[in-house]
Amino acid sequence: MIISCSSFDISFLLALTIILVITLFILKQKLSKTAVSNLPPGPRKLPIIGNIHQMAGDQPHRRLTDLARKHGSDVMSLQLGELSHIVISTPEAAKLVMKTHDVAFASRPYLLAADVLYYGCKDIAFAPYGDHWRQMRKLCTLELLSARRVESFRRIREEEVSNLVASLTAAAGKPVDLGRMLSTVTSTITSRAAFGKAQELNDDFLMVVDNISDVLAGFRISDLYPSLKFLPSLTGFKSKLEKMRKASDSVLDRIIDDHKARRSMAGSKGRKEDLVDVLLNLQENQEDLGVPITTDVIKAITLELFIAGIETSTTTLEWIISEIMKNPRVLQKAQQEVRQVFGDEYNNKFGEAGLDQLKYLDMVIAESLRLHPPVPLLVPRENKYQKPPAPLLVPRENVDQKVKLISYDVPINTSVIVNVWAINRDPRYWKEADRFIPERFMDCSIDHKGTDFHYIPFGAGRRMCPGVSFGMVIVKLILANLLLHFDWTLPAKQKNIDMTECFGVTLRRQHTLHLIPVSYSFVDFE
Ligand code: HEM
Repeated sequence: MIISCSSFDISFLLALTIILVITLFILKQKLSKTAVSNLPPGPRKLPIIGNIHQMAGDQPHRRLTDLARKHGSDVMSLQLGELSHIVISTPEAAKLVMKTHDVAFASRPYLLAADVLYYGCKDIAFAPYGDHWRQMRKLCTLELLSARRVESFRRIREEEVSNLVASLTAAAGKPVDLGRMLSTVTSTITSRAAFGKAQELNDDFLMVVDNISDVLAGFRISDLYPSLKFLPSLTGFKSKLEKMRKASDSVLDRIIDDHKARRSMAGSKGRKEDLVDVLLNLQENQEDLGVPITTDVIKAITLELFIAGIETSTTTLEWIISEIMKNPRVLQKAQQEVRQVFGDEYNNKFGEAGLDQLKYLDMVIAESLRLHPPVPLLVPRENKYQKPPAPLLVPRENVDQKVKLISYDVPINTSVIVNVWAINRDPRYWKEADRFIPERFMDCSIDHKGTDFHYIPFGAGRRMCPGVSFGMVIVKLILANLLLHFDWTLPAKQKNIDMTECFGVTLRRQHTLHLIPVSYSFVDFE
């Protein structure tokens, strides 16, 4: 075989090799730097916990918790690539970041993936603190995820949960992949609420969405070395992102076109609105809005709410079921409550009426969220003083103000990671902190509003999760139905439930959750 190679090919290959060698050399130099050199002058230096190599474990939330407890530190410094971070590990320090200095830490660090996939960060979660974020967050609270809107999706939830019960009934007596079934039901509910019953939401689109959540889950090497601007192109990451955006974009365009066509048809009035409709309404009547709602904004927001709702709710459900399977006393008590409340209303068995009466179930959910917060290291917040601030974002008198946490000066160019996992298990606030004891929430005022800083599974402050009510009603309705209609056993060869965690988009179970549903007969229940 003859291989022909032109002089152009050779010089191209040579150039590529030289660029690669230089890149590797620069990276090596940067990686070998410790965090020490970047520490700011200040009254007290932050305890340094290391650099990117030390974070590279698969359980960073546990590793960071161990380090904080070992050094007795509520605030630690961490160098990831070129970026300085601080890690917050106690409720007191979290309160300072998310309440006392909430405005200062209200932005998010730049993430290339969010920039490309969300049309220049036109979403909510990755939008920098500013006019766009403020307006969209307000619309999210008042329009998209308000109590009234969440209630308007009730029929969707009840229908889909009833389908889940039917599938489980058909499979009763045999092991089922419950994790996969939960993921399907939460994604169907969320997609119907966001996009309506769209034909385009096929498996290909769901795979793109999966990949999108993956790349949004954390920093890539190129995010950690922003000065090496050529890295995303050189590693092929940018073109990968662009391909993903093209794929999601064409589906979202078709969904929006379909909605517009349907809205212009006679008789469309009275049709139940989904989130795309709500955003199109706002777009049509946006005279009062400061920042225009473009089609890109509609696509970014609906895609984000779709993605945000699925992983978090599925993960929450998987952990609750794992914990109650490990604690038969809790399982029995929760089941008894659900059957007492819903047993009489057999005809309304899939409905949400009655959910409010399930007080013990609330405690079970709260306790599981304490031990297994789906987002254990809060989406990093950015010290907004790190760049020359735009005058609009910063109250003038604060421009030169440094942020002081406890007795540490937090330097400019610092991102803050809040270790929710450590905080929710702080032994100073929680007796037998690692044990699953739902009763600890009995007669206690702690809620999911982020007001008690030793319990923050949904975050707190300005950037707190706006999807709490939507997520919680999905979780509670599904859980109540699983307990109402079925008893649950482990597959024959399985002795117990493995609780190993897997750190990814959310903190999920490492192993799939296989269980056997046994249909429950209401006639026998007294
Ligand atoms: C059990 C379910 C859920 C949990 C545990 C959860 C948790 C969280 C957490 C911890 C944050 C970061 C808060 C912070 O930085 O202080 C967050 C942000 C967010 N969540 Fe959720 N979430 C859940 C469900 C949902 C749902 C159902 C939606 C929407 C459909 C949603 C939409 C969002 C959005 C848009 C943000 C970004 C807020 C911002 O940056 O202003 N979440 N969530």
